[in-house]
Amino acid sequence: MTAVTVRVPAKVNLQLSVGPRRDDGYHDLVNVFHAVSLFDEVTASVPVGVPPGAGPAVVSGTATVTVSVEGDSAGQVPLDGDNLAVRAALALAERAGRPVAVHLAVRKAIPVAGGMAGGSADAAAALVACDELWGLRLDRRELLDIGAGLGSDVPFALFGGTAVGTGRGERLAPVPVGGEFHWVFALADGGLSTPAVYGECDRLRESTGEPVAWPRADEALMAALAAGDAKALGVALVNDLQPAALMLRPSLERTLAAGREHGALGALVSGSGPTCAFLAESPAHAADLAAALRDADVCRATVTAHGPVPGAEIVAG
Ligand SMILES: C[C@@](CO)(OP(=O)(O)O)[C@H](O)COP(=O)(O)OP(=O)(O)OC[C@H]1O[C@@H](n2ccc(N)nc2=O)[C@H](O)[C@@H]1O
Ligand SMILES: Nc1ncnc2c1ncn2[C@@H]1O[C@H](COP(=O)(O)OP(=O)(O)O)[C@@H](O)[C@H]1O
Repeated sequence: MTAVTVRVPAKVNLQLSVGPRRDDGYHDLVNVFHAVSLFDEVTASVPVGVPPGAGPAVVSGTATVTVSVEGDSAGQVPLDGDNLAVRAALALAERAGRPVAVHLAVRKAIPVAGGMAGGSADAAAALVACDELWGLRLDRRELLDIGAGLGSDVPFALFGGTAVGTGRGERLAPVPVGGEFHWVFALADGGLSTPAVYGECDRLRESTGEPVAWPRADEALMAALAAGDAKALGVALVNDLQPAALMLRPSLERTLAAGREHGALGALVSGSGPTCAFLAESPAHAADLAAALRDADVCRATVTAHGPVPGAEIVAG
């Protein structure tokens, strides 16, 4: 085999409850992840010459990795050792026990720095693709462990579906879901830095002086998911990072308000933002809502999607 292609979904956080800041700088979370049908694709291949569009070769030990990126906001994605897909391939190469060389071709549809975990998705896809290309056949548990070392959101991109993440968000348990949900995502110009949004959340909390509660899974949200009840889910959606994201990007207030005015069942910032997520009643309602958001001129672009969908999976090779 000379090439393997993996498709990997974006996520939206249905509940993002943020506990106190830990000594290591992270926050303990209850993070209810939901994988949606907005996908990046990563093809891992044995390089022949210099692949078109590739960044500089990143060499570590006996592994050599290059990456190229095309698609939505590709210019904002690093092409060196900072690329999360490259870091994933290098981490996996340590398990190969022989010299390996790989080119990663990333096709992005997930907005960059958008709060939809696109970088984490590409890392997960690179793990699955290189595992297959190099014939390692690590079990899922090992891939999840390597993923957790790369970033808090990487294990979920492997896991997919709907799941609750505790700890940093990396310890996952599946959540039962009784139906399909329809979403509109309003994409923003530019991104927001995840550490900056957590930092702003800490600052806002310190300014109130109130103790920060230990995060707990929301029972109404879990019941809504189990029943496949979109109306109840819309009411239960919650994101503790939203006030911080709105402080850093006040224009998102208008985006959220426009979605609510046009009948969204629920509206919230996706993770650390700035993408805004709107829950719709049906695919037709999602299409109408997306058109209304574009007419209101409150976002760069809209995408409709459904969830839950599976995590990173091989589509060719
Ligand atoms: C906020 C969330 C919600 O799912 O994702 P995004 O919306 O950015 O995609 C995640 O918590 C982001 O996860 P991820 O982007 O993987 O973060 P990491 O690389 O592990 O950490 C980046 C930085 O975010 C902060 N961080 C992350 C996770 C966590 N539980 N507490 C934190 O305080 C820390 O400042 C850390 O240095
Ligand atoms: N493969 C990748 N795709 C997107 N961003 C990447 C990737 N690798 C590294 N990054 C860096 O990670 C940052 C966060 O990107 P991303 O994961 O898309 O956002 P978020 O953390 O908001 O979900 C980007 O600003 C970019 O510099």
